[in-house]
This record gives sequence, structure tokens and C-alpha cells, in this order.
Amino acid sequence: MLDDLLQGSLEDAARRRAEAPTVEVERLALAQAPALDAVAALSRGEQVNIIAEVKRASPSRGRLANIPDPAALASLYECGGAAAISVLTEERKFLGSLDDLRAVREAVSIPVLRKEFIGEEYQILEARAAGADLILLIVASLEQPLLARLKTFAEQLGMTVLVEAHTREEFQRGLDVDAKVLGVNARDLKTFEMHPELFGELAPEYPAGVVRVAESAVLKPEHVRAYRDAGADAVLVGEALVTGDDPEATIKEFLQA
Ligand SMILES: O=C(O)c1ccccc1NCC(=O)[C@H](O)[C@H](O)COP(=O)(O)O
Repeated sequence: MLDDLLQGSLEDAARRRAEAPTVEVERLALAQAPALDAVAALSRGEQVNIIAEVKRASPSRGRLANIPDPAALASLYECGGAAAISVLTEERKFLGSLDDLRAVREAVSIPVLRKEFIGEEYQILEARAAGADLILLIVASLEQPLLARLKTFAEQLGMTVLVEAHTREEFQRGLDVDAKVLGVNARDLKTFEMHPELFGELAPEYPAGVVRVAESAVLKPEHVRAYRDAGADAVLVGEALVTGDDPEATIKEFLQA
């Protein structure tokens, strides 16, 4: 599954590169205002911070929501108190785009994450050129030298990297590349089963100063509370926000969990 998603994302990036070569995208990336400080945003305060996701569809759930105006949705997230916005830009299964990311960047003043299956530098340049402050690197889809190289590349552009692990071994590989923001995703990417307990098992192994992010499996306030009690600085929430009636109120409710 992950290999197919990465392959598709790389093919789509190659198509875009034929239109906008690397030098051009690099020039746009370097012309952007400096990236916002996502580490500070995700580790602020006593309460758990919310990374609110713009997510139309997914391989595990199919179509979730239409989201004709991602900027308007992101503004509601920000009004609700989200610390950052995640924008799924993958086109084939998640029905996202870089246009979504650009629109969200224009609409909010909090950090924005490009949620994508990234395997090469061009995709990182695209993210920065579209105004993203963070990128996602999924440990399971990258050999260790490539993971380290892409992380360094993004950081040299001033961006923050959310390094994502699904297992204890991947968590260690994240620490080995000196992840400053390390996420544990509860979703098993082979079976799509959720294992929210994994975050609690790994939480004691976070070194001081590394931002602890719990990803997926948040549908109710008690799920936020469980992650917070296990030590999460931030939780990443998609489905509960895009399928609910009032995302702003849902975020407020989650922040009070
Ligand atoms: O969501 C999926 O089905 C999925 C499948 C394969 C790779 C990644 C996938 N999701 C990306 C995510 O990590 C989630 O969008 C994010 O953590 C939010 O999860 P949720 O709140 O459960 O929508």
C-alpha cells in the first residue's frame, strides 16, 4: 500500500516537474517568507495541541467529505484553536492537491503541513514554494540514508519535519535521524486497523525536547484525553473534523478534553 502511494506521488511530481522544472520551483521556494516555527506551535502550553487535517478521502475510508473550499475549512480550524493545519496533497487516493495547500496557506496564520508521500527533494521544494512550514516523512517508506537526506534538505529550507513511525523499530529510526517532531501513527498501513495504544507504549522513550505527536484514531474527546494522558504534545485529527457538522466546535471540545 505505502509503496503504491509513494510511487503514485512520485509519478505525479514527475508530471508537474515537466511543467515547472526544479530551478523554477527552487526559486519560488527561496522567495517565500520564512517558515513558521512549528516546533513552538506544537509544544506550546499545558494542553494538547491539535493538528487539524484537510482530508477529502482516504484508502481506508473512501470518500469522507467534499471540501469545496479548503481555505474556509482551515479558517474554521484556526478559529477553533488548532495549532497547525495538515493538508493532504496526495491526488489519487486522498483527492488533495497543491492548490489546496496554497489556498490554506493564504487563509491561516498558523503552521501548515504538507501531508504527502515524499521520496525526493523536488516534492519538498514544491511544499516550501506553496508556503508549507512542515513536511511529513514516513519512515516505513524510506531507506535510512534517504530519510536522513530529505530531512536535512527540508531543514536547510527552514522547514520542520514530522517524522512518522508505525512501529517501535521505525520510532528508533526516527530518533536516529534526530527527529525534532516524531509522530506515532496508530493506523496499521497493511490492515488499516488502529493501534492507539502504541503511542502510550513508545511515549516514555521520547527524549526530552522532541515533540510527541499522536496520529490517527481520534474520533471523540476521550481519545484526545487518552493521548494527552499518555504524554502527547499534539494530536493529528482528520476524519472526526471533516465528517462532523461543526469542526470549529469539535476542536474546542477536543481542546477541553
Ligand atoms: O487514512 C488512511 O486511510 C491512510 C492510508 C494510508 C496511508 C495514510 C493514511 N492516512 C494518513 C494519516 O496519517 C491520517 O490522515 C491522519 O493521521 C489523520 O487520521 P484520522 O484522524 O484517523 O483521519
